[in-house]
Amino acid sequence: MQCESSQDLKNLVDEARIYTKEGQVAQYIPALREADPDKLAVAVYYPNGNCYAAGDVKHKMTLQSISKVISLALALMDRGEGFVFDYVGKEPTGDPFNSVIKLETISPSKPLNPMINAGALAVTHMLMGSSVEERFTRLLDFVKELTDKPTITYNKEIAQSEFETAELNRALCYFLKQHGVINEDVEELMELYTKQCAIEVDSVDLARIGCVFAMNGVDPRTGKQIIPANIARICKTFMVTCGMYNASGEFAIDVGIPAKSGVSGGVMGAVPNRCGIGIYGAALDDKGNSVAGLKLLEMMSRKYALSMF
Ligand SMILES: NC(=O)CC[C@H](N)C(=O)O
Repeated sequence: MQCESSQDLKNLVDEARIYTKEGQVAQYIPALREADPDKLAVAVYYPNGNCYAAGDVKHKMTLQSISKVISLALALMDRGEGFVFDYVGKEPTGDPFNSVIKLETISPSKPLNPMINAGALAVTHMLMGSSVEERFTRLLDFVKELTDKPTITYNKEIAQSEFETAELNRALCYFLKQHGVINEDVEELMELYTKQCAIEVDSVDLARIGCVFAMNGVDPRTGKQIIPANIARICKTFMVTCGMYNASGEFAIDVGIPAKSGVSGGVMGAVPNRCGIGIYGAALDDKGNSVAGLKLLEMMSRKYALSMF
């Protein structure tokens, strides 16, 4: 069975909405504290262009950690698999997304995977272009292509707010620089990374990006191969093993689809060869995942038999 109406999704949103009360909006980026914890939205995007959505669908969110999948795809397209994985590993950590600990305890010091902040910073460092502006424009153009929406932009206030307060990410950068994983100016990398995290989308946009990954890199409207199939496959694999931070194992059992969350409360799902899913629910659990979003995905997985396993 598959979702065939927005009403179907609305029933699930109504049922999941009570769980927004169990979480808290992200506190450590000042501008994210303003988010409304009661909002909840879901969209499902099919490869034939059909899209169903319910809840606060027009509500915008910043990509935050969801951008890590997109920057990884672009870095792999820019640099190739061999280069990227010389600097970033392929293993889950079991630690929170912003943890420093493994950089110190593992030798040679190399971030364990591209979905934790240390790995994502190393990946953003690899994006090609002669300036921060050019590199960011390339990334933004890529998101515009994935969403098929030329008006996509970033939220300046949220980017600035994170840039001014991201001392832990700066610490990760200096660690990476000391160990030769990155070799650029830390402030420049932080500017690029915080703008990347602040790219703004709604749940339909997220579902469309998820759909491109689900369909092995092919654009649902034009049929164009936007991402090489092998790179889409690598990204989806990371989404399964590390996409929900240190809750990825539990999520694989309870939901069973490649997905990536962000501290804005977004979750992007890519159900292989079926559809993309976009969720927004700003109230987070203690690991930084959308509480009601996870419940909603669990319900959808059961109802539509989404689990890959
Ligand atoms: N988990 C997240 O969404 C983290 C993204 C956030 N911009 C950070 O680097 O801290």
